[in-house]
Amino acid sequence: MSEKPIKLLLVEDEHDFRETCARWMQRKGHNVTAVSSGAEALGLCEQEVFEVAVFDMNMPGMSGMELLQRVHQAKIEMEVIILTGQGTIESAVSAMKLGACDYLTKPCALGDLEHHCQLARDLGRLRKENRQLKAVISRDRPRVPLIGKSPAMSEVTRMIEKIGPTDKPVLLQGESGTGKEVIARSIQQSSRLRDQPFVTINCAALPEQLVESELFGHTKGSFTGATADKPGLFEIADGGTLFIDEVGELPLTLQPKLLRVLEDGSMRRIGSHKELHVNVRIIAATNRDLSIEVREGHFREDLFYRINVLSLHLPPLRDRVGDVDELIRHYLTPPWHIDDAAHHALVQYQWPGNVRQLINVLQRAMILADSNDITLDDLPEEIVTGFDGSLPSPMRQHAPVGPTYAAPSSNGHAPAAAHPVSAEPANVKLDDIARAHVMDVLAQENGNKARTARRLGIHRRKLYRLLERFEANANTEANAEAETNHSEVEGNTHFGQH
Ligand SMILES: Nc1ncnc2c1ncn2[C@@H]1O[C@H](COP(=O)(O)OP(=O)(O)OP(=O)(O)O)[C@@H](O)[C@H]1O
Repeated sequence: MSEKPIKLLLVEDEHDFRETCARWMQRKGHNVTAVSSGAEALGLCEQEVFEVAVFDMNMPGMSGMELLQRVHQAKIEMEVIILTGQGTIESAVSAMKLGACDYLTKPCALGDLEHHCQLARDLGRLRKENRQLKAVISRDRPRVPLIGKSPAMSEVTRMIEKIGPTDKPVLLQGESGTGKEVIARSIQQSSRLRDQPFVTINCAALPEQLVESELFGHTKGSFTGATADKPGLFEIADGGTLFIDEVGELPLTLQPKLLRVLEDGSMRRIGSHKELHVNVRIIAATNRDLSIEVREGHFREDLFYRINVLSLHLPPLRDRVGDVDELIRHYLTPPWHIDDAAHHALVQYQWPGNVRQLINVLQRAMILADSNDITLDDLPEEIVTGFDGSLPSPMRQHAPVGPTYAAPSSNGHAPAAAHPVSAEPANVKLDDIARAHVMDVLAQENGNKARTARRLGIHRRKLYRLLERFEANANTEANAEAETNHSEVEGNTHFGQH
């Protein structure tokens, strides 16, 4: 059990008992506030956060049970222990139904009271952790391995190892699609907060008021549509990491609030006077030059210095020698092949949309390819147009010979040899994404194949071929699954007979 002091609220009308309990718990090192009525307790709960509260059941005015109800209605988060001189099973059951976590009868030994308060505090922490995990799981994306061994990316990896363990705020700068979120997750993974929540928000994707309520939370009725109290992402990320994407888009009016949390961890929900304290590591990202934003008055200078304690600049993909090749190998796994000409066109391209654009181009090519071989025909025009047709010399020597020879493509580019890609397993099956995308557009077009083909930018014949391929693959998978089930059933029967 943890030995940390408990932030405790004691509500007891009997003066002597209240004072004895409070003194005893304080001597044990706990942080105790003792009051004599439910009304006082409710007022305090509006201002302060308590981990555990002990309510006497029988008090003049508001009883302990009524106070429990009011606390519950106001959605005040704390663990409540009910204390009574006339303990009956019925009252214990009603107290638990109203949300009390424990029930003690008077007289009770002070040591017991402390023990029960500690259990309640631990339970509260577990509940909070559970809420945080749920929030994180629902927002979490599958972890993406960091691909790229170019000198530029090796330097980034070296910096992640240095920056990760410090717990200091980090500012990630780089063009869109360079992998700022992937890097933020890698930093979190290399920090001591790796098992704590990783929560993300994209400031550019939300209107101003929503950004504020997402980040700081709100109380019921604080604005139209605020139908219940809601914790903000800072509370959800408490003890962990908050990734603020597109921080340059954070409205000027909200910037002082962010600065305050960064300075001393204090914040308030919208519509609340209650001061909360959080301990959150901030990783912010931007594709703007924030120093220019500061000069132009769009971003506060003091906030810029606060979030820019450690900064990391992510190089664009065109400056990462060898990374395009490695990304292709990672995302295109057998049975997929890419021929040398298409491969080289991808390597030569400048990638204004960086890694995100490359992944999209590969996904598109897999939809368009007639077979499992990707050729120049399957690449977008801007990539093919810019390609000078030259192959690196080893490829030029080998392209026209042997069983991998492919006829010159219809657009007159260099002959292409099938270029087997690495057998390294990828986490993402691009063919599944392609199938899902085509089926999605088909459903949106109510099964109309002509319109679907037009929206996909492919010929109708091509769409028919794709659908046939998906169906054939699905049948193969279904057969394989049926076989597995069949043998499992057989296995079970066999097992049952013994
Ligand atoms: N080094 C990398 N290895 C593997 N995948 C990567 C890498 N960098 C980026 N990606 C992938 O590229 C896509 C874009 O990455 P991410 O969202 O992290 O970029 P970003 O810089 O945050 O973009 P934006 O500024 O538009 O928010 C994602 O699908 C991500 O998984």
